Amino acid sequence: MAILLGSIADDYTGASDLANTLTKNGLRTVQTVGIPDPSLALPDVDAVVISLKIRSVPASEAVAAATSAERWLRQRGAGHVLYKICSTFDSTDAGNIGPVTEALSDAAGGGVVLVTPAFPETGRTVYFGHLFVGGQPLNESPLKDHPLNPMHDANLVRVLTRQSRNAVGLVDLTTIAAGPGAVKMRLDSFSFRTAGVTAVIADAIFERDLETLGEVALETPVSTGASGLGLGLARALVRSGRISSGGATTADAIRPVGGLSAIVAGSCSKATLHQLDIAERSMPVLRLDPERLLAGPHEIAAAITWAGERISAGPVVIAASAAPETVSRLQSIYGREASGHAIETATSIIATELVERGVRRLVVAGGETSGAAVDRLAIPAFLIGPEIAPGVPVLRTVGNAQGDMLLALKSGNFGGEDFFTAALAMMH
Ligand SMILES: Nc1ncnc2c1ncn2[C@@H]1O[C@H](COP(=O)(O)OP(=O)(O)O)[C@@H](O)[C@H]1O
Ligand SMILES: O=C(O)[C@@H](O)C(=O)COP(=O)(O)O
Repeated sequence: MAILLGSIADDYTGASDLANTLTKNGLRTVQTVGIPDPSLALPDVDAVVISLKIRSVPASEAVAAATSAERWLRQRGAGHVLYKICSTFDSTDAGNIGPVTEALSDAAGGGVVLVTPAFPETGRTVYFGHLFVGGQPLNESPLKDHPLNPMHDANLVRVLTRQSRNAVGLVDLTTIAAGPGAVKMRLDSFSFRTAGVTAVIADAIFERDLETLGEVALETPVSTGASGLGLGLARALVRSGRISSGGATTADAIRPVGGLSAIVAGSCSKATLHQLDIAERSMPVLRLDPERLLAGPHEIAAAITWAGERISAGPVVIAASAAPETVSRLQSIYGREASGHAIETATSIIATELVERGVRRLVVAGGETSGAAVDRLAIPAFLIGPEIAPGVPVLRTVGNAQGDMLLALKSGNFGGEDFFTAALAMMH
């Protein structure tokens, strides 16, 4: 299998978001969980998205995982590798967007790397290096309260400089509006040897900006960005005539799997909290007590019993999610990472127990939450089905020990208020 576009995603929801965008824009795409085992039979595809769970791990660990994934992709023919990061640039000053970008550039022989989290379809735009979420600067958006990666600075040149060894450049919108030639000239002016720049933040407001960036990026070995840059790269590949298939199809991925259905949520994002309130009107929702979850296994056992009493009658929702004040209180007692990790472990055990009791259609809300659940379920890869909401497709497992399952891995901030019912309505 020779692939045209390789991607390394820093979390699993982000990977399915990107795989959805690549599929919608004409690339046959598979999402793998980690570097696939050689025994796993993958379909013939144009693009592979390797999901890693490295968004919130120490940068050196992220670099090691991402560079191994890059080698795997290059060995299978990938001429370009996109490091898929969050459209809200989720990371801390010790985060890995800078280190991984620089390491991937080094692995490809050096050179500048375009970086943009813009994803206009979900309201993420970048203007003179400043990231906006809807109409709000990043630091005023709900991302200021993220449990693991609270974002307090909308100026991405500054954010990325704090994480990087080399200097960080900017290609602003006026240059991008002048077309690919102007962007290339600007990148040449940042040539590493003269200016000491590796990563270059690129503005983008409309999809046409991302088409320009995709065309330029495709001629380089590495880029870093969210689904918007994926869109630009996919469209550039299709325009180049290098996609020989008749395009991507999602029909195969949604053949019915039967079984029971459930929703597990660990995202504390504003959108998820509202979606849970709406779900309460139509299905049983269990709100876990985070302190009891941290105290021992009883809360998990109680949740499984609760679900067992209801699930044969229809889908159930189990959520650890809580509002920012509650999250802060828990973190002040147990620490940010320890409480996040313990709750992810708990929700992943609950997801696995539900699958053992017959759940075959599973929605998971939250990036880290999804990563922990998919890892515990040991699912090796996914085919990409139709889109439920921008950035969230239906996924069908490939090579799964429990048989075929349908999943939806929802990024915290994605989806309309009826996301959970909309997702289950597409999964049979
Ligand atoms: N009640 C809670 N208190 C503190 N942390 C929580 C709570 N519920 C969930 N978490 C943690 O918050 C983090 C949410 O991150 P994630 O799953 O990536 O969601 P999102 O997609 O919204 O970013 C996870 O580490 C999760 O375990
Ligand atoms: O780019 C995005 O916004 C998403 O694909 C994504 O990565 C979101 O992360 P989580 O909210 O942590 O799932």
